[in-house]
Amino acid sequence: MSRECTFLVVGGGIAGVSCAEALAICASNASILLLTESSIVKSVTNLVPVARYLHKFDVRETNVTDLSAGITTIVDQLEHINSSEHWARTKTGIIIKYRYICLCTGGAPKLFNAAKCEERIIGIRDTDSVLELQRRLASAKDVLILGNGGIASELAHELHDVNVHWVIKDAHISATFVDPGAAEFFQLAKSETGEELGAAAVTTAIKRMRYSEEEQLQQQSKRGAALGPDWHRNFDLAGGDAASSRRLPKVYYKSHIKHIEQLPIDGTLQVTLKHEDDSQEQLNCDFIVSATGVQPRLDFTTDVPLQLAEDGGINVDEMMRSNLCDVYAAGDVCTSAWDPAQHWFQMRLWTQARQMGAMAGRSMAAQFEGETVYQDFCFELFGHVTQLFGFPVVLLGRFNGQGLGRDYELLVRCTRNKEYIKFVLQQGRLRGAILIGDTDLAETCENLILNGTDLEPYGDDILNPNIDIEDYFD
Ligand SMILES: Cc1cc2nc3c(=O)[nH]c(=O)nc-3n(C[C@H](O)[C@H](O)[C@H](O)COP(=O)(O)OP(=O)(O)OC[C@H]3O[C@@H](n4cnc5c(N)ncnc54)[C@H](O)[C@@H]3O)c2cc1C
Ligand SMILES: NC(=O)C1=CN([C@@H]2O[C@H](COP(=O)(O)OP(=O)(O)OC[C@H]3O[C@@H](n4cnc5c(N)ncnc54)[C@H](OP(=O)(O)O)[C@@H]3O)[C@@H](O)[C@H]2O)C=CC1
Repeated sequence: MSRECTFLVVGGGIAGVSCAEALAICASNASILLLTESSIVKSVTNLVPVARYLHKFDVRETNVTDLSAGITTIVDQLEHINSSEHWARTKTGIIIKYRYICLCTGGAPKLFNAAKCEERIIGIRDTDSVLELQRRLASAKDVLILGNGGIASELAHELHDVNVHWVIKDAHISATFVDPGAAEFFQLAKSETGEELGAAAVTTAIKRMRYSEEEQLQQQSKRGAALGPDWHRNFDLAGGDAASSRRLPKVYYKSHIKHIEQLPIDGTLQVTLKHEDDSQEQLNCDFIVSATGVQPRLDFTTDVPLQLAEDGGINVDEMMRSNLCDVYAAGDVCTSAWDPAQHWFQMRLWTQARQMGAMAGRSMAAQFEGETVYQDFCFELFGHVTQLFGFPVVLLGRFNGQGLGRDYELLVRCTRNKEYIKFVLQQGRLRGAILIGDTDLAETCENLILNGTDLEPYGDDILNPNIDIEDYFD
C-alpha cells in the first residue's frame, strides 16, 4: 500500500499537532498527513496571554480524526526514511511519498539503570505510565523518587498516603527550575499548609547578593504523547498507607544511589545511598520513580545518518531543518543547533514544543511556496509558565543565571507563603527572573529584559513592595 502527500508530520504530541496546524494555515491547498502511533493526539486549548510573548494554556487530548480540516492521519509507526528518494515506510509496510517531512517523535524517560531491579524502576511519560504508577502505589508504603526536575517536584507534592523518599544530587529541591531561596520558600509553604499564618509570616524581605556570596551561603492505548500541565489533576496518586498521609517527603540532599538489591521475601528494594561526605545510608522502598530526564526518541532508521547533538537530539537550525534534505524536526526530539538569542535557551517543555512545531510548519510551507520566512520572535526570550508546589511560577530569560558565569547580581523579594521574586541582574540590566505567586510582574519583566533597560539608578527600590514597578515602567 502507498500514500502520497506534500507534507508528512510524524508524531501526535504538541509539536507534531502544532506543526500540522501551522501547515494547514500556511499551505492550505497542500496535502498534509500526520503519522502517529497513537490515535489520541494532543492539542493546545485555552491559550491565555500572561505577558506579550508568554502564554499559559491547557492541553487537550483529542482523537486524530477530530483534527482540523485539511489534515489527514494514519495511526502507525514510522520505521524508515529514505531522504534521498523522499519516501518513508511505516511498521505495517505503508510507503508514504512526501515532499517535506517533519519529525516530532518526542522523547522517552531516561531511566536510572540498575541491573536485576529494572522491573521495580519506572518512569513517567504518558497516560499508560501514570496508570502503572497508580497501580503500584495502591499497595505501596514507601516510594523513592530519584531526580530533581519537573516530574520529581510534581510527585513530591502530589503523592499521598505513602512515605516519599526524595533523593537529589543537589543541595536544594527543584534545582532544574529554581534557586535555593525559592526552594526554601516552597518547603516552608508546604510544611505550613493548613496552619494559620501569623502577622510575622507576611513580612517582606528584600536581599541583594553577588552570585559568589550566594554560593558561599549554601554549601488505549499505546505509547502516546507526553503528559503536560496539571496531568496529576486527573489521577488520584494515593499510596497504600493512609497512616503516612500527612507526612512530608523526606529529602536526601547531595545524595546518589550507590547500590540496589531486591529482597527475596517480598521483592522490596533495599537501596544504599551515598552522601556527599561519603557517608552511606540504607532505606527500603516498594519501587523507584526515576524522574531523571528525557532522551529523544528515534525508533526509526534513515538512509543517511541524522546529525545528532550530544544529548541525542536531532540537530536543527533556526528554520528547524536537520542535516537531511527536506527533513525537519521539532519538539523534544530535536536540539537547537543555531546561535541562540541572548535571552533564550532550549528546555524540553510544552511551550517550546508548540513554538518549534509551529516554526517548522511555517518554515516548510515557506520553502514549498518559495517564500522567505524569519525565525519567530518567541525564540528571543525564554519563558515558561507552570505550577510548582501549588504556586503559579513564571520563569523568564536566564532565570537561574544560566550561561552568565559569575558576573551577575541577584535581587530577591520574598513574602512568606505568598510570593518569591528573583531578579537576575547583569551590569544593571535584567537578564532573567523567577516569579512565584500572583506577582503580576511578568509583562514588566519581559519588557525590561527585552529592552535592556538600565535599572542601576533605581537600586533596590526596583523590588520595593511599596513601589508599583508596573507603573514605573509601563
Ligand atoms: C509527566 C510530565 C509532565 C510534564 N509537565 C509539563 C509542564 O507542566 N509544562 C511543560 O511545559 N512541559 C511539561 N512536560 C514536558 C512536555 O510534556 C514535553 O516537552 C512535550 O510534550 C513534548 O512534546 P513533543 O510533541 O515534542 O513530544 P511527545 O509529546 O512525546 O509526542 C511525541 C509523539 O510522537 C509519537 N511517536 C514517537 N515515535 C513515533 C514513531 N516512530 N512513529 C509514529 N509516532 C511516533 C508518540 O506516540 C507521540 O504521539 C511534562 C512532561 C511529562 C512527562
Ligand atoms: N512543571 C513543568 O514544567 C514540568 C516539566 N516537565 C518536563 O518533562 C521532562 C521530564 O521531566 P524530568 O524527568 O523531571 O526531567 P528534568 O530534566 O526536569 O529533571 C531531571 C533531573 O534528574 C536528575 N538526574 C539525571 N540523571 C540522574 C541520575 N542518574 N541520578 C540522579 N539524578 C539524576 C537531573 O539532574 P542534573 O540536571 O544535575 O543532571 C535533574 O535534576 C523535562 O523536559 C521537564 O522539563 C516535567 C514535569 C513538570
